[in-house]
Amino acid sequence: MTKAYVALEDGRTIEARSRAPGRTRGELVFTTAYTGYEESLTDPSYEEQILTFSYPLIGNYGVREERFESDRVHPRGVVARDLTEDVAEWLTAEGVPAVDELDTRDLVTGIREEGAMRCGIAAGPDTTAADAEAELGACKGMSEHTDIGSRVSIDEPTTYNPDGDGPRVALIDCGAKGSIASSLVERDAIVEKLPYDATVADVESVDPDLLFVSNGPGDPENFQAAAALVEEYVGDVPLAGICLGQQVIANALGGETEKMEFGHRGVNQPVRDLRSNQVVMTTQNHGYTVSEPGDLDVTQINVNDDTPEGLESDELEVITRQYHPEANPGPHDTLGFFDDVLGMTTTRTD
Ligand SMILES: NC(=O)CC[C@H](N)C(=O)O
Repeated sequence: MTKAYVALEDGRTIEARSRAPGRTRGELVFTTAYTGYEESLTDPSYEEQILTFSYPLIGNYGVREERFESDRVHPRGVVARDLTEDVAEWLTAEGVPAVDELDTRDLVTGIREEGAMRCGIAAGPDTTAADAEAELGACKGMSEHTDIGSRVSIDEPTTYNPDGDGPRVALIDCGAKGSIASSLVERDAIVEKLPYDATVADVESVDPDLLFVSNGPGDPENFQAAAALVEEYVGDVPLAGICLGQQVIANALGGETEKMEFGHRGVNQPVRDLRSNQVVMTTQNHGYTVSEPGDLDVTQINVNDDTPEGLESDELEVITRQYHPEANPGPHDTLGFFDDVLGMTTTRTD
């Protein structure tokens, strides 16, 4: 067995088994998702994080590219009780260090008590506990990654479904999961994906019927260009956002965001709609939350901790969700969000 070491901000260094070699560091978080490891590992919102799976066996149905949410693995490291050979090979090929054969229940309990923490990992031949501790020492806090958008966004604008009959959507790519564009295209929208730092001139050039801010990693305060677009277009063009998108839109419209203790990551997070009282199950992955909704109304809340899961304004034509309505991985209860946001636009006639 090749050894690995996991050094934690709480002072512990834990021994584990190396499943993909290398040294790495990041914010240690956990997901309770029991399926969907391919979707989670390719979700750009995990950039700069080390992902622990609380479910003990990860990889039992192989690795298939058609389930990927982007073209690479985004967490900087992976921790599980038992990682299959398929996943170990995939992560090795991707150069993302991974470890297993450690007590993940204890690790997750620690994160629940202490909050998401900095972590360093050293895995593979010739690595030592001191290597993991050196990685931990060099680990930055999440909000210090001020350039995180540049690492997950596209460089050049890309159009999906150019011949569609539906509304034209400017999707600001702050690290968008692939299923967001495909959920819009399935409804025949034309999707103009623009980089995270797109300017008003860039948006003008696609003349959208809807401005959509995607999910993405890190602190929403580090996405000022997207916030500036929201300020510019609010009231003129309908606005939609998912996850980081909700946070950026709230911040731009007089609201505030804050870091949560350990966040919401999983596929069975219950959300209550305050108007219908209906509870739906949702896919989630976030570590920040909207603490003040600004000009928007809170229309949905998390049943576990009452944090805002949906913000809306009929007057300003804004609909946002903190969870992932595109539902990969996870339940399809909330796919109707895409119909609702496209419904805010008038069908293009030109
Ligand atoms: N999935 C996301 O968009 C995550 C949003 C943000 N980075 C957070 O952690 O809260």
